[in-house]
Amino acid sequence: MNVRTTSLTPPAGAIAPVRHPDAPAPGELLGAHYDQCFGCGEAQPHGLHLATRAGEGVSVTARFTVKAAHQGAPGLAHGGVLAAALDETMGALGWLLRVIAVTGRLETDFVRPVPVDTDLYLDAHVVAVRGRKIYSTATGRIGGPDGPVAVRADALFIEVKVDHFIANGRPEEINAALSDPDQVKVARAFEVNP
Ligand SMILES: CCCCC/C=C\C/C=C\C/C=C\C/C=C\CCCC(=O)SCCNC(=O)CCNC(=O)[C@H](O)C(C)(C)COP(=O)(O)OP(=O)(O)OC[C@H]1O[C@@H](n2cnc3c(N)ncnc32)[C@H](O)[C@@H]1OP(=O)(O)O
Repeated sequence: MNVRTTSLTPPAGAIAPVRHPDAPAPGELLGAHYDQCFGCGEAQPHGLHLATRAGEGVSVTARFTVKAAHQGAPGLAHGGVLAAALDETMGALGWLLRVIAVTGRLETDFVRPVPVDTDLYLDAHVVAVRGRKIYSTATGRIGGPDGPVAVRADALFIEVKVDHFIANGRPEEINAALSDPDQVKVARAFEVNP
């Protein structure tokens, strides 16, 4: 029987997140964690090309423009694409904790339809941390950073080491990443003890 809790409410004993002293300064543009990433990779032709900035505390903001290639219904963004944008935004919080983490669970509320050509203004912050578990939340607004909420999500990220990718990724891409000094530098920026 699976006794794992699926709650995204931080459990007793969870603590407030701590911004790493070497975290990028508030307002600083965070680069891609991997140039082929569907969410943030500059070299990914099919990607969302999310541009994310460090915020105060353990928070980030991001901007994503919905393109025709992101449609689900005519003229409207696909829900899975919006969930990916929220997921990616929360994934970027690892830059501020200097922790590599992957999504374990993601819950999304779709509040308003999002038309093609819309700029989605995203923000995310870590709510609490317990051991390797990072509880985060994100919001996507339309019309401006203070516009109405169109989507929001809560997620549980689980801290992993670089070995997680080396053990599970397709060798072709892993070998290319390991021999790319820029990629190795990015992995180090995420880990306190690489
Ligand atoms: C040279 C190569 C370098 C490459 C790397 C370079 C840079 C990397 C930098 C950043 C990149 C990082 C991520 C990408 C960032 C953004 C993209 C957006 C994020 C994503 O899109 S990322 C993709 C989707 N994501 C996955 O691909 C995960 C698949 N999955 C697994 O790989 C395992 O499943 C894992 C690792 C999650 C856990 O496995 P595990 O064996 O390590 O740990 P375990 O199972 O023991 O869980 C420990 C505690 O978490 C609880 N827990 C776990 N899962 C839960 C769930 N679903 N719901 C509720 N609780 C859960 C347990 O209940 C336990 O809780 P407790 O400690 O209280 O018992």
